[in-house]
Amino acid sequence: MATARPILLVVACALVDADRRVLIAQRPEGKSLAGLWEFPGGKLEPGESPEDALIRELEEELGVSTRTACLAPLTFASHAYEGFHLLMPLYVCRKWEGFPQPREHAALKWVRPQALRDYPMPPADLPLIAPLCDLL
Ligand SMILES: Nc1nc2c([nH]c(=O)n2[C@@H]2O[C@H](COP(=O)(O)OP(=O)(O)OP(=O)(O)O)[C@@H](O)[C@H]2O)c(=O)[nH]1
Repeated sequence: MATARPILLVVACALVDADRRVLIAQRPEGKSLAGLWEFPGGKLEPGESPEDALIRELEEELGVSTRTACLAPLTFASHAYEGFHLLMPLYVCRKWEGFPQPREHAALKWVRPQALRDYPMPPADLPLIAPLCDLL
């Protein structure tokens, strides 16, 4: 049977540093899922490719610049929220310019993949942890 929920496409990125730690970002007060730790990213703007949207979001949210060749698709999240069904490709990026700053988040943290479960994340993100642990 068809679902009434519209699909929402959101692109997200795991920045990975030289110590194989992953950058997570805490959603700020006033937003849905406030206080939870997520991967930087966001919705596509009209006409954008997923990679272009992610490059823009990384610049807006963290002040770092990267390019399509540095974005490797890893896995995706598919999760039914109350008003929409989230489809969220997760890319891995190991090469960027700039030092990540929390421009739109409450805080940033570099975390070993095995420690991601210690940080409360949106329910859609939980299945993403195992592929990250396998990769890193
Ligand atoms: N960027 C990002 N979004 C995520 C993750 N996990 C997850 O469920 N989401 C959901 O995907 C949507 C991302 O939207 P967004 O980043 O463009 O905008 P937003 O936070 O202002 O969303 P909002 O309008 O629901 O508050 C939100 O509904 C958010 O809850 C994640 O790891 N990273």
